[in-house]
Amino acid sequence: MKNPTNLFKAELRKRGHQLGIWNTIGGNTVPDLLGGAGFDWVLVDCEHAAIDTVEVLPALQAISANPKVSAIVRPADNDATLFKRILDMGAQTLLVPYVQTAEEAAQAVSAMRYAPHGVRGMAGMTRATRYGQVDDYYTVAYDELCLVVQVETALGLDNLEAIAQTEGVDAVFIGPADLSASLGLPGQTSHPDVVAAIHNAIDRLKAIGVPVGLMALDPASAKAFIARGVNFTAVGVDLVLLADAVASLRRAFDEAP
Ligand SMILES: O=C(O)C(=O)C[C@H](O)[C@@H](O)CO
Repeated sequence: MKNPTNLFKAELRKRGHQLGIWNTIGGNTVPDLLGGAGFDWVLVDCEHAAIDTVEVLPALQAISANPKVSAIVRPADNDATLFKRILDMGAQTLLVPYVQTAEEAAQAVSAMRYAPHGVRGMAGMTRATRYGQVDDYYTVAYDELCLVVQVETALGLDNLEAIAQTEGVDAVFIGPADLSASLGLPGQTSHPDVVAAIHNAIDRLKAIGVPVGLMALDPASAKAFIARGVNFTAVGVDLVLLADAVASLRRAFDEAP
């Protein structure tokens, strides 16, 4: 069989916009729900969520029940061992946190590629090869892999063009929360200085033709960022949505009957 097409990467190349949602609740039920909710992509977060690498497999299986929805996985770190496990499970797009230099970006690229082009370890009986059925997997695998690096510090912004233009980097994702902390405004993601830094990053990435992604949980801000040219936007986080719904339900019973 043919190696499955990476729809997220194909859409990135067209420079359209893809709407996404963040999965931070482990197991396969929530990824299944999110995959059927009408978003273009669902990100499984192993960096900050209580989701271990081994739990990525059922999450990917659940999301793939909706073939038009792309799964993205954020490993806990820029670590070749984590990459090879997640790629072997069939993830085709990785979002790599906390990339601050072109050298770190090149390290991530290398972990996506088999030797002699990189350091991805080889295994045959994996979901990535559809258990040995994908034709020539080892030679075609990389064509359908997509590497997004996350820039979320002042140093990363200083090195933005060098990171984004590292051969093998497909897109850059700006992390507003860490960026706010790095700029001395922890948690103030809508502070004018943080927004200005994000705008500056978007404009610089557009100027060099590199797709850019962002998390923006307020719909009005998300729409404004999309209008500015962001190519993929995470507009929700499962646990945040659940917490908001729970608080709202509880508040409804504070009111007089
Ligand atoms: O810095 C950021 O912003 C991000 O990396 C996204 C956060 O990690 C996300 O987990 C917030 O829920």
